[in-house]
Amino acid sequence: MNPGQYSIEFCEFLEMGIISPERMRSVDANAQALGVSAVQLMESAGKGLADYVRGMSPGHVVVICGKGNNGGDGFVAARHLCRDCMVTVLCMSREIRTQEAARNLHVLSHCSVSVIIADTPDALLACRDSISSADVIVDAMLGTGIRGGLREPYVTAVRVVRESGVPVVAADTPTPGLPAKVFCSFHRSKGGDPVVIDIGIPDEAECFMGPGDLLLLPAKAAGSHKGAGGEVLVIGGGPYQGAPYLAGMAAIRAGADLVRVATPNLLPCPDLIVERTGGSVINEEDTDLLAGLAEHADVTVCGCGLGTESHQVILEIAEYMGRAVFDADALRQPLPVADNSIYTPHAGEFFRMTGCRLPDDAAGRARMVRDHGPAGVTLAKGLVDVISDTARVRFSRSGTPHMTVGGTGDVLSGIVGALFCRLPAFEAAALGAYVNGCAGESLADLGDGLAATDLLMQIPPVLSGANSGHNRKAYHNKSDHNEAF
Ligand SMILES: NC(=O)C1=CN([C@@H]2O[C@H](COP(=O)(O)OP(=O)(O)OC[C@H]3O[C@@H](n4cnc5c(N)ncnc54)[C@H](O)[C@@H]3O)[C@@H](O)[C@H]2O)[C@@H](O)CC1
Ligand SMILES: [K+]
Repeated sequence: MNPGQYSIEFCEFLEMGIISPERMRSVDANAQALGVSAVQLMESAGKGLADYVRGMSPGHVVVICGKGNNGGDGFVAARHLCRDCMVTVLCMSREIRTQEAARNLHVLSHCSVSVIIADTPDALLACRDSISSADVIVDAMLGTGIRGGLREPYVTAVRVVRESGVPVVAADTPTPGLPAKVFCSFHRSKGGDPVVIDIGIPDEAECFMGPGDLLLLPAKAAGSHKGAGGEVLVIGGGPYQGAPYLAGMAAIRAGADLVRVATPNLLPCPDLIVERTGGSVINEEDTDLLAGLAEHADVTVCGCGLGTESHQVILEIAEYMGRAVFDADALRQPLPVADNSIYTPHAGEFFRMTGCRLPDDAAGRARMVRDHGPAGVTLAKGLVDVISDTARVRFSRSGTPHMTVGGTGDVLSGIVGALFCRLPAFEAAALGAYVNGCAGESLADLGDGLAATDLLMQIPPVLSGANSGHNRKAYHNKSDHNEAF
């Protein structure tokens, strides 16, 4: 493998343009999981900021630092700038929230930087002269961690800076109310027309799913009513009786509150609500029952264990589905379409769905899935899973070769179904692929003896972040089970 080639291939899958604070947090965390520490990121951010400010040839710079990592960037910038000009740091809290920022504040006590604690409105008002005497003010008060309306002492700081008329350079994002002359956005634009500073986040932290992507999953709030995790309907079974059980239980383990399984089979499982259909396969007589259930569910997972005889029924009831995950036997022409569809084919099913053969290399597969996949979201399963909504592409390389055992695809569709209750389609599919793979990796000791049912109990710890890829060998070493990349 040619490492240069590898990264060039990624460029086309990077999402350019504005990045949301939530996505930025995920990407930061993925970079850290890949081994780029928070201190390294902060150093690059602060150094880039200082380089920009130095270009303005100031005699005196005032850096106003908040108590989070945005303030940390400001402390780093102050250290780099104090070689060239006079630097005053106004520190807006006695309690610095992160170790990285605290460490960078501590270093300043050894540097020729004057650090003033200005953690109250009065203390800030007392700094008015110092602020007005600056040639440049660096706003390192608040970045992507801002929540709600501005509180004191930030409100006073904004007023004092505005009154000074001194040009402001914002670190990452401007504090609301401050007319920043320039935004120095780290990694990507967060809005406006910024100077973008590269802080060394690897492309892989964005293109590949990682533990940071778990941060996107909204928590089921404490005391939330039954149903906050969503209601999933699984339609499947007939020829393959275990498949809907696996999908249903995976949905439960991935956080769904209620899972109904509509199946012709007897499923003696107290965790699932089983709606037994008549006959030995799902057939035309079940249409009304299934349409009613699909209309009522938050997400329908459809296709596992269905066999080839039920497709017409699936096509008819798809129009009653809001959000749906189509898997296995539902993946055939004509393709069922719900309001909001996720398709989870392996290479053979993708061919059956689209008539297109997926190439072996992941980049080629990604192009194929993006450009020739159906409307909606496709999760193409393979050594490296490819997820696309026909515009964006994400890769997931979690998993082990032992997961080729039967039933792991049913578990995946159940996980995706549960996540789809709480996330948009693209994010649910990508996170589902990642979580399923991590569950398998946590069972590496089982080797060739892995069974799909073993995955079920591994889903909760993966979702809670306890077992989601930090220091996992496969995450760091893509060639482990993916020579094709
Ligand atoms: N996480 C990372 O890996 C990196 C983060 N970086 C910087 O870190 C920033 C994000 O850091 P944080 O997540 O620590 O958050 P921030 O530093 O943006 O601010 C969070 C702090 O501000 C306070 N706060 C939030 N909303 C407020 C409001 N409305 N009024 C008054 N106070 C409020 C909170 O108490 C919290 O402690 C980014 O914008 C970027 O500048 C960079 O250092 C690069 C790496
Ligand atoms: K800022």
